[in-house]
Amino acid sequence: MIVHLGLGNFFRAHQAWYTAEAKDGWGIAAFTGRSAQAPDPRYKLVTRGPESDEISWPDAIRETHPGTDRAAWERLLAQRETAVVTLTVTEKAYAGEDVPGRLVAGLKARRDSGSGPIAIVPCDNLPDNGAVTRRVVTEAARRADPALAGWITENVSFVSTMVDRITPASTPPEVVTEPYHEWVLQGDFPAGRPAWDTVGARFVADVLPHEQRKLWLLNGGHSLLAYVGSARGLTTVAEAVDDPECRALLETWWDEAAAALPLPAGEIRDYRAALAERWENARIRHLLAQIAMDGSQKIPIRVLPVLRHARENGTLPVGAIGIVAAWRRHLHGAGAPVDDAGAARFAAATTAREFLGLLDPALAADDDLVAALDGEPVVSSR
Ligand SMILES: NC(=O)c1ccc[n+]([C@@H]2O[C@H](COP(=O)([O-])OP(=O)(O)OC[C@H]3O[C@@H](n4cnc5c(N)ncnc54)[C@H](O)[C@@H]3O)[C@@H](O)[C@H]2O)c1
Ligand SMILES: O=P(O)(O)OC[C@@H](O)[C@@H](O)[C@H](O)[C@H](O)CO
Repeated sequence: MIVHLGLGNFFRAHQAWYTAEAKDGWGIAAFTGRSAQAPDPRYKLVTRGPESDEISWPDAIRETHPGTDRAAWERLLAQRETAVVTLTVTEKAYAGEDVPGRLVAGLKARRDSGSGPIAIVPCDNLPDNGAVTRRVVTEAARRADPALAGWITENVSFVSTMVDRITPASTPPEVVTEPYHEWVLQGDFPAGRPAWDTVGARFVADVLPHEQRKLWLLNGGHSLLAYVGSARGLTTVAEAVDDPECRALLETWWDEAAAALPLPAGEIRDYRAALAERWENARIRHLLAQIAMDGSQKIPIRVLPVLRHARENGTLPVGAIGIVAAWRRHLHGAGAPVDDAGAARFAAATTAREFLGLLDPALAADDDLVAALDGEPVVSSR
């Protein structure tokens, strides 16, 4: 049995789909992140290719629970049959107290029941998400019960993952996703796991280069299209990738990201080509406004590593600076509406140096970078 937290569309199209396709008897008990209503476990998955749709009804979700049902959460984590906990709770949840607190309560129930080791598998777009989860859970446990923190260190495997399948928001019970899917995992499953590898998941010793490839080229590219494209009056990823100004900046950004990636050039070239093709699928209506949300959580992860790499090598990366500048203009009203609980302090920064200082003091001390951000032209409207 798997227990999942954060019953959203991506989970339905990715982890629940892999588990159903593995066809080896594993089922999922899924909890909503915040909603007090447990949705129907059944859903229709529409796999939307550039020409046609394929319909399926993945059946791995056996039961659903409201996230407010803490008794069911603790009961399920305490059961020996529960071997894996997966998470899709958005990036910002790892910086809060609620999700770590719920995991600590569930792990306490497991320790007290004597059901033994377990794997926790975060599936959000964060680099080294297993290590991040280990840190926030262990710190929360230490505050509540130091002995529990020790038990977690001994008994809980935090798996790091790269997850990929573009799944825009849609109306339940229909989930629309793309044909492409990728899952790369690093870590142990001490109580077993589904045979996800039989459906294409890859288990590797080092997930980092896969995460960087996906986070920088795909998610960084997405953020570029979201801020630059929406400021140019565009609504979807397919429209933005087809827009010459967005596309030119995207190719520049991809060159900068490629220079920082520890991967063979051919692999990066193939991934870029596949990515452009995925985004050009106009039958997938992925809204730029959805991607623009929570920039304060996403920009530091998706863009800054490439920016730092370029500065360490003495170059001024026009693509990375262009994304930061477009996000800054977004915070001042350009394009998609701002939906980001962490935005206020960035919006209040009056100078480029102050703005960069909120991202990273070292960047704010870089005079050439400050001047470049100051000199960024306002995005031209079409
Ligand atoms: N949609 C995609 O294409 C995609 C692809 C790869 C990874 N992801 C990852 O999956 C996450 C969810 O994407 P989605 O499309 O399923 O979104 P969604 O809005 O359909 O689902 C998000 C889920 O997270 C829960 N959640 C949100 N904030 C939370 C919080 N503070 N605490 C606990 N739970 C919280 C929600 O209740 C909901 O269950 C993304 O943030 C991203 O990290 C999404
Ligand atoms: O889901 P988010 O909010 O982290 O980011 C928005 C998109 O960049 C993202 O959902 C991608 O579509 C996804 O990561 C593709 O696998």
